[in-house]
Amino acid sequence: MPPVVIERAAVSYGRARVLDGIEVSVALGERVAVIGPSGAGKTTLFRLIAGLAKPIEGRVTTLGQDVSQLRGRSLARLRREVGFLHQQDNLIPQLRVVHNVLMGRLGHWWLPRALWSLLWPQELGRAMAALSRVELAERLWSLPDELSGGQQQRVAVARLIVQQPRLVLADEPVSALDLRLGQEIIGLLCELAGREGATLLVNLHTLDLLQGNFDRVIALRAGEVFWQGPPADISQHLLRELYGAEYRALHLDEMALPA
Ligand SMILES: Nc1ncnc2c1ncn2[C@@H]1O[C@H](COP(=O)(O)OP(=O)(O)OP(=O)(O)O)[C@@H](O)[C@H]1O
Repeated sequence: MPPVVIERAAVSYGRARVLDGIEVSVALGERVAVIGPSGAGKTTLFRLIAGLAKPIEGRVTTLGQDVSQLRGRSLARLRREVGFLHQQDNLIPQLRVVHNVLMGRLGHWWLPRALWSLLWPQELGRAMAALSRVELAERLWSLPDELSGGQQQRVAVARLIVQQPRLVLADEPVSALDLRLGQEIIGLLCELAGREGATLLVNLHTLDLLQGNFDRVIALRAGEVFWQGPPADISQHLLRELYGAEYRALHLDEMALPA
């Protein structure tokens, strides 16, 4: 079964319907970017897939589990198998890099081991290997505040590496970074997904990062799937229709795309 199957799902906050009639299926190992104007429902879609928002209509199946039915143990299992990356505040400021990385192991450990690890880091070799992959091995004992924004995101990717999730949901992971650092983080996420066979969904505002990184793009507008297809099929016409008033403000007309 595909890791994410959404069948005619709707979500509302109070009386406002923010997602409606969503039909999406994501294949194992697929790398998908979700795009669309502000307020289109991209973050809500991620919350739906993670079981943090419940559908009022339709069905959402994540890693084989109906998210509406998740309770207790099944919810804990899903949390362990889904890795999250946010725009910022991914790290706990009081904890050194090594402990932040090892937070990714918490779902795999019993509580005593997790507590002991705060004094005497468990599976240090695993943390070191993950930090080496993001080229931060020498920052094992730094505090998050001592790192740049891009380095902090790389530590958060190292935490995902040790977590070994089957599904990664990255919600605007590079919105606070410049294009070069953004490409670095997206490249690391794609590499992580490729190596571990994980499925990757990224909510992306920086459309320059679509080409070469993603298999498919899902475009949301006003709570509905407006378009989906490979990055190579995106045209200026599509972006103008999708983003409406935001099209010029986001300088999308400057992107080198077919008309
Ligand atoms: N907790 C909430 N309570 C009420 N309305 C909400 C809540 N969260 C989001 N919304 C509304 O739902 C709609 C979709 O929001 P969402 O954050 O999913 O959009 P988005 O596409 O991720 O936007 P952005 O790109 O600006 O982050 C918006 O109109 C938003 O105002």
